[in-house]
Amino acid sequence: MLLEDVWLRYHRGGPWVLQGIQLETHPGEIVTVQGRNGAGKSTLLQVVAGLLRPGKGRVRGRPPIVGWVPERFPADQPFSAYDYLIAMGEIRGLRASAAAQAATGWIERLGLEPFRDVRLPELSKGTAQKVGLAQALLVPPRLLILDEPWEGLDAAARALVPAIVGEAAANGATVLVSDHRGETARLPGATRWTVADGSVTAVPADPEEQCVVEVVMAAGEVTAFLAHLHSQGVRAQVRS
Ligand SMILES: Nc1ncnc2c1ncn2[C@@H]1O[C@H](COP(=O)(O)OP(=O)(O)OP(=O)(O)O)[C@@H](O)[C@H]1O
Repeated sequence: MLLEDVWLRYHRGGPWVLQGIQLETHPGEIVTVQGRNGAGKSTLLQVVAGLLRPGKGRVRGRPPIVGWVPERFPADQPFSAYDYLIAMGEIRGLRASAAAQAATGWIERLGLEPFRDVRLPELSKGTAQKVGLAQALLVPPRLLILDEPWEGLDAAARALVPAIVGEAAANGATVLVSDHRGETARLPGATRWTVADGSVTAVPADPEEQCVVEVVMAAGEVTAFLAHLHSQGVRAQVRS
């Protein structure tokens, strides 16, 4: 996907929030979008998602299935969490049975079972955010855009975000994740876009970047697992 000389302002005569943005993304790429409050991260993500039209320039090659997780899930809708997800699945072209299966799968994975039949306006912000996350993933997206996905989530759900992002990218999706709190440090190996003063600076992923991964596993499997890691050139040691 290509952003070609993209300019955006909200009102005629207003300030240009994005000024001549030139960027490229590839299938399987994870991009973190950083910048201070009000820098234009959400604006950029909405342009990439196709929710805002550039005033000048264009976005080319946007993948057909876009999963969009807004910063604030619009929970003022008269559905239960389950019915909403079913309806969203059907809107995306799933048959009723496939929509029910996808909705149930994400409800379980995100720990939403107790809220399955609760109406959206009655959900806490964090729980509503989870429904917002689930709706974007009902049909595997080719472009997944998460605007501050950690906001309001509980610890268990926060820990799931990197796994969800990694799985989408491994399936060939381009994934964009915005962040103003440094949470994207949980996404090693990502391309970094920094938004400031209407411009975006892109820093490609550093293949030599080092990070520490914690793995919990059965004690009996540790020796073989370490041997495998060492054979792959990975430094690994046991800490108990
Ligand atoms: N709907 C809108 N109408 C007018 N101006 C807007 C609108 N949405 C955003 N802006 C302005 O555009 C600029 C960029 O806002 P944006 O929400 O994209 O920043 P952000 O980096 O995502 O900020 P945050 O981290 O607070 O979410 C800000 O000056 C903001 O006030």
